[in-house]
Amino acid sequence: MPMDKERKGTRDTTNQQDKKSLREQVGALKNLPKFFRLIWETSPGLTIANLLLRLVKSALPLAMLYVGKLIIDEVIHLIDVTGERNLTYLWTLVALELGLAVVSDLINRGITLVDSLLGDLFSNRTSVVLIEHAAKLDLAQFEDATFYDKLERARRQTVTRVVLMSQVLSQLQDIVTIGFLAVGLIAFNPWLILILLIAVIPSFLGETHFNERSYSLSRSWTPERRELDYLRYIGASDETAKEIKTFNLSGFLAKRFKELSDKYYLLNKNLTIRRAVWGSALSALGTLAYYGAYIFILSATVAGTITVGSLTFLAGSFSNMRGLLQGIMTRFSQIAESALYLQDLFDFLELQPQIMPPANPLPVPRPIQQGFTFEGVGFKYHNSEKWAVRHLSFHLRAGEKLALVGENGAGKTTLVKLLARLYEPTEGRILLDGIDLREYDLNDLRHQVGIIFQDYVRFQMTASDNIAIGQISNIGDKERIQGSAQKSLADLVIQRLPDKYDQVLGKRFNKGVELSGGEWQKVALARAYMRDAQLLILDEPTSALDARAEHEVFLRFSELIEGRTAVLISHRFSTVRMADRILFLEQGQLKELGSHEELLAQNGKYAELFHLQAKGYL
Ligand SMILES: Nc1ncnc2c1ncn2[C@@H]1O[C@H](COP(=O)(O)OP(=O)(O)OP(=O)(O)O)[C@@H](O)[C@H]1O
Repeated sequence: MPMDKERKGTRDTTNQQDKKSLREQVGALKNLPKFFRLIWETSPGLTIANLLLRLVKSALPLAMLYVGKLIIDEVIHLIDVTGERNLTYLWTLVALELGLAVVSDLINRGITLVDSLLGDLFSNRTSVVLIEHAAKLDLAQFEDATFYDKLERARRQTVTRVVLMSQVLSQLQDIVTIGFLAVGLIAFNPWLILILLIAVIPSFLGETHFNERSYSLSRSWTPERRELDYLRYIGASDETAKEIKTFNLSGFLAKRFKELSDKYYLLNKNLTIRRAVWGSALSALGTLAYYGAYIFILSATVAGTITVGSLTFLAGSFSNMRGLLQGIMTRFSQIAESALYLQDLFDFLELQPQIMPPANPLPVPRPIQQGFTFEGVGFKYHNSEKWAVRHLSFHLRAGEKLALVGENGAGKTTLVKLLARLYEPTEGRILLDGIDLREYDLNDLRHQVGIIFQDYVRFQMTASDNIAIGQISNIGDKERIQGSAQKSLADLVIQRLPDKYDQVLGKRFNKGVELSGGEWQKVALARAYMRDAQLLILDEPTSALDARAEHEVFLRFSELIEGRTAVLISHRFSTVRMADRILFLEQGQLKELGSHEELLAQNGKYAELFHLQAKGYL
């Protein structure tokens, strides 16, 4: 099956990359300072509170063990006392131990609270950073599958990396606790520490190995995971439900999902089982070492070298330290693994757009004097060898209404995307008033060019928001929004909705009302009127409108944008002929250019298609 081959191919290459990057994985720990900077920027106050609480907490186990030792020694001392016993010291110690236990409990709760508050804020903040960064990138980057993989991995980080924060902080806390406990153990016998390390290290190495394997697996499966997410989405979504039902696709989708997810499950299962088996064997070693040390301490107590209180203190310290060390080692490899994933987030954040504003950007002329000139413009999509458009040379005069005509795939949408500088020409250049488009301020240019695409987005928001999207800074300007809706005929549609302009559109949310295709189009068209753009581009904006509505929309459009430049893409010749000039594209090349009458007189391709449509054949 070609698709399977392709999928396998992708995974093999990714696997090789993963093996190559083993050293990178250790190096990934260098991401932690950057990560902590992000946390710090999220909330300095909560970060400090978190660190302080953890610092206090790390001293508590030693203090509690030590007070415990004093209590036992005092009890043994009191047993030996004959005559009247003074219990004040004992009760003071018990009260102290109780106080420490209460404080420890409170601090634990405090840490959990601060962790979860900070975690929520962090996750919100990284989501915002991600949205903002994605907005800076080029359209072409979004059309690239490897970019999507990066984005998908980065997106996962915003939620899951919250755990990393508590892990690293707990790690620091445990290291300090161990430091405290180690002082006690070393004072008794430094060899105990060595036994401890020998017991824990094999388990640590095991963990590291398996973490690296599971990271490689999960990374190499990113494309498949994306496919799984996609299948899950199309299998159960409001947008696809009707086709899934009529074509009876659920079985097909479920089978495809199951096949792919089963493969991943099996690979993952093998790894998980091996990890569990090795993990148990290696931690049994730790238990052995613990009992070895325990016997050593017991013998010293029996021999009278240390008191019974010291016995409990040391045994407690040892057992605590073993738990902590094991925790630290396991967590260390988890942290290293998380830091690897973090690399994906930072990689994504480091992606730079290729379309950059120049060092000294020019403002777009107001008004545009001469218009736009294409000089031998050609464009290839990055993932394609084929020229989508080529050898385009023409002048779009200021104030002119130009219609683009051509068969499907002729390059009309590509041409307007180049005009709006969503893509950079692969060859040739586009001039605005005689100066290369690249010299202009990108934001200003985007501001002065309003495009309504054929695949415009149906935002599941209120009617008012859906229109304001054309000029989001005017979201509060009700008059402007309603004025735009009147111009595009959307007002009539909106007036019939229960909540009028506050009506949520679409079915995704409660109380949302779905519109028909043509009604949606009128709403989207209103976005064009929200802007004071000097160049308006409408890419098949009326394909879903009925004939009368389309005619009216265009008559209005010509009147309402009088004096501004416009480019219209349409397959309906009744609309096209209203333009000042018509540019006929064929397979990415300019074939004919002139007014409707001129092109008819030429009796070329345009004339042929026009007559066909007039006869009702197209
Ligand atoms: N994102 C893309 N990546 C790769 N190739 C693309 C992409 N978008 C379009 N193409 C290719 O570029 C060519 C021109 O496409 P374009 O969308 O500009 O045509 P169009 O004239 O607008 O077509 P239609 O009338 O169907 O909307 C087509 O051959 C298409 O396959």
